[in-house]
Amino acid sequence: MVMLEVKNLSIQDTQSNEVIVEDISFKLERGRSLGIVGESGSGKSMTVKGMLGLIAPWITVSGAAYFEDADMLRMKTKSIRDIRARHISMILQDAMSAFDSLDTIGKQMQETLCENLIISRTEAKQVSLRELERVGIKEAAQVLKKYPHQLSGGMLQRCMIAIAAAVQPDIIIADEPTTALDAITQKEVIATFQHLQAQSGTTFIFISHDLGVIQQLTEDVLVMKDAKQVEYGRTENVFQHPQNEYTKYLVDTRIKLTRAFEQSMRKDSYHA
Ligand SMILES: Nc1ncnc2c1ncn2[C@@H]1O[C@H](COP(=O)(O)OP(=O)(O)OP(=O)(O)O)[C@@H](O)[C@H]1O
Repeated sequence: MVMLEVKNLSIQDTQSNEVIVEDISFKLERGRSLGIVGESGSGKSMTVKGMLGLIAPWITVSGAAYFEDADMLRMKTKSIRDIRARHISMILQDAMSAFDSLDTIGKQMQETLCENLIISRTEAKQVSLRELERVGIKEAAQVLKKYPHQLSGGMLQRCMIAIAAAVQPDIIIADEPTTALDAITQKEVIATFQHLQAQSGTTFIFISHDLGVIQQLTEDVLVMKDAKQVEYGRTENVFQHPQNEYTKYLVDTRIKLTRAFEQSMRKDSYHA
């Protein structure tokens, strides 16, 4: 069943006349994961923000974005807010700035869950504990008492994933979920997403400039360059047989980087 269908989505800044996104189309079936990949500024984040109405008033969005059968671009403010609160959760790029530094993680999780799930504070605390455990946090009760600056980037990112998953949305969108993390923590966060994918059957959109992340987490991929989609298809096919010059460049660069990394590891082990 198709959960989300975006048709000819275009986004323009009416103040500068800049075309931010041009003619993007994709379909996402329930339980599948889509990757949106491309260089910084290519329009990846704005594609999903435009679809969810998270844009400034001077930005115009045209085309259609159907969630189930309803076009989100033509919804009233209350309905699109309801979609964002219950059906499509977004995990933002920078976990640290997404939390308020003056409140504990527990208080912030409880507030979000009380508001979005319409449950009591006691229930929200139970859900918070359960969800933190579900994303692999063992000392969940301790983590709830901490302030954001007392936790590592990886831990905060997992708290964000836990909040997004707690609402049990139909779709989770994760915008550059591993970019701010070191390599080891990136691996852990990817494993957390893989666990959630296997366990919950949630539909995901992962936005990343990192092909490795997209390869590990998605079945379908949309490649963007300069506001346009240059390639779209099964992740395996796109990366094994890229048709577009830009996708070929991305894949080649990744292969070269991986080889250079492997060589440097071999050198290190030789010297050790
Ligand atoms: N709030 C905004 N208002 C107006 N223009 C914006 C806004 N946010 C981004 N843009 C413009 O839209 C274009 C695409 O930005 P977007 O954030 O979607 O890129 P991206 O591919 O997600 O890259 P990054 O990973 O660096 O965020 C950029 O040229 C930027 O100038």
